[in-house]
Amino acid sequence: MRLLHHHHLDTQRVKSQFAKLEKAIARDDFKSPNLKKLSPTPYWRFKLDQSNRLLVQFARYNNETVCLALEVIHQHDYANARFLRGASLQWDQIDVDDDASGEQGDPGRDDGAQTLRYVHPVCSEIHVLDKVLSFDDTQQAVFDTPAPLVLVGSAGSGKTALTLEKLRQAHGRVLYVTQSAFLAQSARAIYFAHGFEAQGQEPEFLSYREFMETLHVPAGRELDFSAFGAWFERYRSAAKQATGGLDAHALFEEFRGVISSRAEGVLSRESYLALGVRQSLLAPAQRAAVFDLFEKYRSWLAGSGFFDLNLLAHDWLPKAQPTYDFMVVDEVQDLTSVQLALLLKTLAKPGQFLLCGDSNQIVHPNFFSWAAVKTLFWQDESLARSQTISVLKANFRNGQAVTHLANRLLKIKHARFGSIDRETNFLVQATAQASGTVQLLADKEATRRELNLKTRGSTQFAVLVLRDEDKAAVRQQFQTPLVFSVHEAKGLEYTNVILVDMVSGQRQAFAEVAQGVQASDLAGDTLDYSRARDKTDRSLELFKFYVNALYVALTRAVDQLLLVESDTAHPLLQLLDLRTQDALNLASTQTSSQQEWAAEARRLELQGKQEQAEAIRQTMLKTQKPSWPIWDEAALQELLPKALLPGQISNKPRQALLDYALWHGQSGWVHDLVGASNFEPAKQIGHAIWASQGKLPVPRARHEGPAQHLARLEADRRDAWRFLVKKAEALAERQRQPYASRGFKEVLRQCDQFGVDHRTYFNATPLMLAAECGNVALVQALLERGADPMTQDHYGHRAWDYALARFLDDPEHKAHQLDVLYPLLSPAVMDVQTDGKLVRLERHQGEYWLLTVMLTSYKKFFSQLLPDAQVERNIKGFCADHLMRHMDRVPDSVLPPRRRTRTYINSVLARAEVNSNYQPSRQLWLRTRNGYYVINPALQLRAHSTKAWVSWHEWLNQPLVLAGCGMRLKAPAD
Ligand SMILES: Nc1ncnc2c1ncn2[C@@H]1O[C@H](COP(=O)(O)OP(=O)(O)OP(=O)(O)O)[C@@H](O)[C@H]1O
Repeated sequence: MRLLHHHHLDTQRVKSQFAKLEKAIARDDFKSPNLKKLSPTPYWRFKLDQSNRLLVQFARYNNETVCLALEVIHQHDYANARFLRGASLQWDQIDVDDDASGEQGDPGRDDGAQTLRYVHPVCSEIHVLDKVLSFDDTQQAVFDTPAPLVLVGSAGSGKTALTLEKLRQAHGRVLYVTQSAFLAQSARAIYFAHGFEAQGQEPEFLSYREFMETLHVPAGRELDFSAFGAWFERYRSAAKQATGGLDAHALFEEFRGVISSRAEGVLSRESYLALGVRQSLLAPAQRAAVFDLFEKYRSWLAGSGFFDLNLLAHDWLPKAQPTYDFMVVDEVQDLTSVQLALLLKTLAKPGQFLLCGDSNQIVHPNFFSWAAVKTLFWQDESLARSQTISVLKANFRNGQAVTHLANRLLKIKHARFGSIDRETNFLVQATAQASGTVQLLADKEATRRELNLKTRGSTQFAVLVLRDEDKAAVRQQFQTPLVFSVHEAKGLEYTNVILVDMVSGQRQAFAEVAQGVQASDLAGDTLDYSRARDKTDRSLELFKFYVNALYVALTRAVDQLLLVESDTAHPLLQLLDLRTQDALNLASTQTSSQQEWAAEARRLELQGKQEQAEAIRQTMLKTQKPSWPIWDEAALQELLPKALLPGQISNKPRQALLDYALWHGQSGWVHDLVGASNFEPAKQIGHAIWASQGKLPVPRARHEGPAQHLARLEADRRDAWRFLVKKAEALAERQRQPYASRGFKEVLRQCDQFGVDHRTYFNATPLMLAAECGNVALVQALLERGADPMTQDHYGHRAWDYALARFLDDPEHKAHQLDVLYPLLSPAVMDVQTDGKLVRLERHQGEYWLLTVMLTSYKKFFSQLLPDAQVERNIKGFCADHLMRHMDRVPDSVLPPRRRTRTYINSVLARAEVNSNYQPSRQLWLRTRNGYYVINPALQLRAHSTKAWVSWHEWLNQPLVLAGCGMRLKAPAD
């Protein structure tokens, strides 16, 4: 069997043992090196010698099984193995039966073996991101080339994968930035996959807007095309006359991509009028009117509540400071020159960048060209000389049929408009073994009906249309919730894709694209470099959106592409060599389970596709309202007057309030109950609270000496405290019981009936309760069903806060499973705003841990239902000792030992303090006195970059916390 080894595999200390093992594997001998499966993980291990092991995995490629050597495990230290992080294995048991023949299994029949899309014929090195990758020669060459680097690659050529692997090699503060927040988020997930830990670097993953926010958070909302379109409506007829029919899309492109795109500044009227013919969408005669409109646009913008990210880049240039040691700009074709200039200005050392993109995928209005990108750093001659442009031509995503069609479209584009530039003048090479299919269907009522029936229930089929405004019509006949415009579909991939009237819906524009092109022009397997003949021809810029949109749309299909067109004889479809099929060639009706739909909704939500996720919930996951009361804030506010009404006959509302108080650990409600009524259970608890605080008078008995009296006082306090804990625990146990149990069928049944994130009695979701119980199996089952770990209760707490709060408050809770839950539930980043800037805290930073502990602990901050030492300390702010409680119990994978030391924690507390001079200045908390901190009063948080900022007071529901702890918020005048 062939042995491939991980790029980071370090066999230095076991050289000879490894060489011996290699020989054994080569002769398919798995027995003598004692191969053993580490169920339930997909990994296996070989014995290298008495105390060292090799962690491996098996994979299939074509008809071959290959062995992937991932990591050497020294001295049986499985618990700290990168690939096993978070696995629930009995570490000390793994090697116990080493000498017995044991359960060895057959690697050739390994069910967990993954399938590789490509394996280099000779090179045995592999890279592990989210998947195992074997680089082809071009990828390897790029991997070995130092920065600066410009990487051009077609859709699915592995640009993102390769740039992330390169990013891992860099040192210091490193940035991955791209236009789309989703892409940045998924790049982060790929980067940190399989427990990867960055050594010697601080990586940040930001969308372009988030990057701008790190310089300064702009006021208002980002202008999108629909807001621009609404503004344009006012001038539609004037614009039409003056510009010869330019539509809103083209005008947006002219504003952004021409008038305001340059790094040197927004064009003046004179310089705009003086542009050459191929530098603008408009003929010189029409430009004066467009510039008038641009000025109107700018003055409208000032008072509109919107900001234009591109115009803002000019204003933010002076704010940019040398910050990053290395930077990757992905999908660079979506950025204008000034945006790119702003990014590059934040490099600490010029030239430490990797830019990558594909100009065939431009579907956002701009005038991108690789030449313009180059001129940004061409100004520096030495840099210019060292500049290389690398091209990736292989496609690792699409089946052969789709790649063939995509290439045919590129040939048409080339024949019609000439080469865009030298860099993008190539066809794509398919690496996929699968052939895949492409079908053209006439758009008939019966076809749509059949197609709809067969695909509407499946998560594997997506319907794509050209523009947002086309979605409504398509939804009339296609009931799948997976309907996307091309803009939305960018970056997605589906096994099967249906394009509806993509070409016929824009008959005229696509006829222009096909104009003058003959089938004979499309022969050959290469593109020769040629410029358009007519230098005044701006048609590429005008029709670029259509042809690129079609290219993006069809390359979303991994396997099967279906084009439904009313004009099947359209010249472009003819040129694409598509012949109409008589009947739909699709096997039986495809359906996905509720679970698959729930998971798809979650996936889309993560990608910012809220609309489609919501549509899935409404159409596919119809759920009922739970039959029990849910004590959220609204219900509590309704309950309070009833429970605290002095003459209230029923004890029911009082009991409900008492339970609420015990569950949330808020003593104020208990005192309120005691003050309002004679409700015995509340009185007992109130009494115990005072007794536990030593606030009840306990007169000295006649026979008692002072020491005896003190001892009795102490014993009484302890008894009172035990009583409180018992009461609270009894209630909590009842609530948690179904979520703590291994048999959780009933919980899953309720999820089917009420939705996976339904609210339980105290307004927690099942995921929150499973996390609180450390029930990993249930957490995993809920996540598989699409449970959202970011859902908050009415104190701003998420599932991770539930797990952490229990860990911190209940040292008896040994099965907390924090190490397994951490990667599953804790938010990958925390977005915080201080001093007008976005501070993004990444999970591995010390600040992330401390701020999370503060946010998690705040609900019980002033509660007397906690040991009194804690209360006394906290009243002045979060005490450093309190923040460090149980540090010795925190698992290494959550916080490495070096980050758990008192010195380190104190240094983090000091550096992120409001008045610290440390750079980057994070200003997360304020020191109130020596060793005491409060959250920076001006700090704001947001759940996601699409969500609004809220102050931390609102996030944690401070008024309710204070009310529940018997405190009242001080009026500013107090
Ligand atoms: N050498 C390789 N072998 C196998 N699969 C690969 C290889 N390189 C990349 N891939 C896979 O191909 C797919 C496409 O890669 P990636 O998303 O990085 O491409 P891209 O060029 O960024 O695509 P797009 O521009 O369409 O977003 C991914 O699933 C990736 O894991």
